[in-house]
Amino acid sequence: MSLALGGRQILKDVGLHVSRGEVLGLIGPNGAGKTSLFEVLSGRYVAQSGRVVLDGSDVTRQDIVRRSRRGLARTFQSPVVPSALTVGETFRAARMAYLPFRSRHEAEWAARLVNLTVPWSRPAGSLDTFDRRKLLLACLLMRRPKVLLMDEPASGLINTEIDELDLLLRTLVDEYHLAVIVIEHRLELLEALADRVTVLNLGEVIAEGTPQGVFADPAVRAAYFEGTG
Ligand SMILES: Nc1ncnc2c1ncn2[C@@H]1O[C@H](COP(=O)(O)OP(=O)(O)OP(=O)(O)O)[C@@H](O)[C@H]1O
Repeated sequence: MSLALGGRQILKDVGLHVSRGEVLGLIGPNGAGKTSLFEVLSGRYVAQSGRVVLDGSDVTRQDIVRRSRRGLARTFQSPVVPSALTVGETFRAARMAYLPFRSRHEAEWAARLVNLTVPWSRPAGSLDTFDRRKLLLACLLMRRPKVLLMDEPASGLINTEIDELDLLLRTLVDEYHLAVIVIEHRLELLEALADRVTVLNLGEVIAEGTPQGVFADPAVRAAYFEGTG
């Protein structure tokens, strides 16, 4: 797919796929186009060319809500929670956000899955970064998505939290057979987590393969360490 914004070419013939039961790491230096690619996949930006296929169906012309209903979920780098609501009220709002409504039981299941242990009476705005991420992720998981797009889920977390996050993502992939794409700009964080890695630089795919193979690639090292691409 290709994407132009404000007269600038942001993505050039970028192609990628992820299968159920697989974590695809999406890496690249600042401004490479990673977040823009998520916007195209989730339906906020419309690409000038190319198609988005979800679980065998062409969703290129479908909006964000229809893609969500078909099983696409997306998290943002900044975990913005509704600060006027408690954790329980946030879950309730997510359960009722669109049809089919979800039960309280499903919200409790999702909270357990992400190991969100805070009292539901706590204001969502009082949670730390990791608990906010868990809350938002649980709100998505209660709808049983097939594909999960995560924009820098490890940013702002300490090492033990990153280990817990990795375990959770592997559980979602290995036991619940989600397809997960994770944006991360620190190469080393994807080594343990990702099955495959795609590297973007200046809007183009410059490498793809196993984490080890990609990290050894001279073009990737040049893009990262010399900033030349
Ligand atoms: N709405 C927009 N209009 C014009 N240009 C945009 C828009 N959104 C993003 N860009 C530009 O597109 C390029 C890619 O940005 P994007 O945020 O997708 O990169 P990224 O790889 O996610 O970077 P980072 O790691 O810094 O988040 C940047 O040069 C950015 O300035």
